[in-house]
Amino acid sequence: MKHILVLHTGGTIAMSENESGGLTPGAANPLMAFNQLFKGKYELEVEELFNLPSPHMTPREMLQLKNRIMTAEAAGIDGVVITHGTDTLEETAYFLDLTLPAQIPVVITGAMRSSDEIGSDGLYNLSSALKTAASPGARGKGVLVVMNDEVHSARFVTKTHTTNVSTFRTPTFGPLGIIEKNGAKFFQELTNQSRCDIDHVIDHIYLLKAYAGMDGTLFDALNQPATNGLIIEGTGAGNLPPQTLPAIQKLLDRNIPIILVSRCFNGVAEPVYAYKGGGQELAKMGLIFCQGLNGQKARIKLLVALANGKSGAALATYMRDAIS
Ligand SMILES: NC(=O)C[C@H](N)C(=O)O
Repeated sequence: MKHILVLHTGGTIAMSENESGGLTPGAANPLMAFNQLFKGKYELEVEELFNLPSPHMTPREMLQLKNRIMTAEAAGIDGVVITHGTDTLEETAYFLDLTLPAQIPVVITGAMRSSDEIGSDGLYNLSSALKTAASPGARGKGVLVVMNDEVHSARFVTKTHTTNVSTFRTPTFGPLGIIEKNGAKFFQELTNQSRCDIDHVIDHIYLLKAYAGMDGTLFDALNQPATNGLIIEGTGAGNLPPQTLPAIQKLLDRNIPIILVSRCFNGVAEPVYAYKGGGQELAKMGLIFCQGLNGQKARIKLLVALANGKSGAALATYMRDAIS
């Protein structure tokens, strides 16, 4: 029987409705009442690491999770399941995917409906995540996100709907597999990604989204001694309104790494256009194009790169290379 560590961290999966109909975390995680359901299928070790709504998660808690998983793997656990709020689930999943050297399956799940709501998806998703963590095919695939009968890689999965249970999707590339009655079935594989170990996290890495008519105001506001890095979600293939360029140049002059991704839901950013503010000029200025990641994931990757001590050409190569 597989020995699986379940780490609860909070989110809607651990919440119930209060008297006025609002969703809140309670003193006890409602999933704890169902541990005996899995008796005879898996040997479970269950811990409530946090009980946080996921907008309260920070890279510090992500690092704590990573350290707990590494200790568990060293102690011989077969797989790990994490329950998490869905709002920032993709960030925690990608943080762990980048930093964990683990070969054991690490599977993250959550719920869109609280434990006491009609059609609650929490217990079902937990059961699917356990099936996946116990599947031999899940080994060595990096961190996996399991929700609504699909298995996604942490690298590209994103929350796409505010309420629908099929909210987690992998734009451009699609899911890695599906949940069947008896386990997870994989039908495609991502190219390998090197792991990058860190023992601390970095603050003051910002994320801005470009829009028609954007000027330098927000970039000027980030021109501060504490700023460590910036991600910009550019338009289309990776372009910016020309009025932003002087303020961006001031940040580059201070050696602040600036990473460019696309604000488009599908596709990758690449320096195609040669007009003012077009991708070719941005690349020449020194903005680093990051392929395939959305803004919030590129931010996690920059944080990991800087915490690992990367700078200059090594940082640029690491940030550019999201796919291989
Ligand atoms: N479905 C959820 O879990 C959403 C909730 N706001 C959270 O992320 O904690």
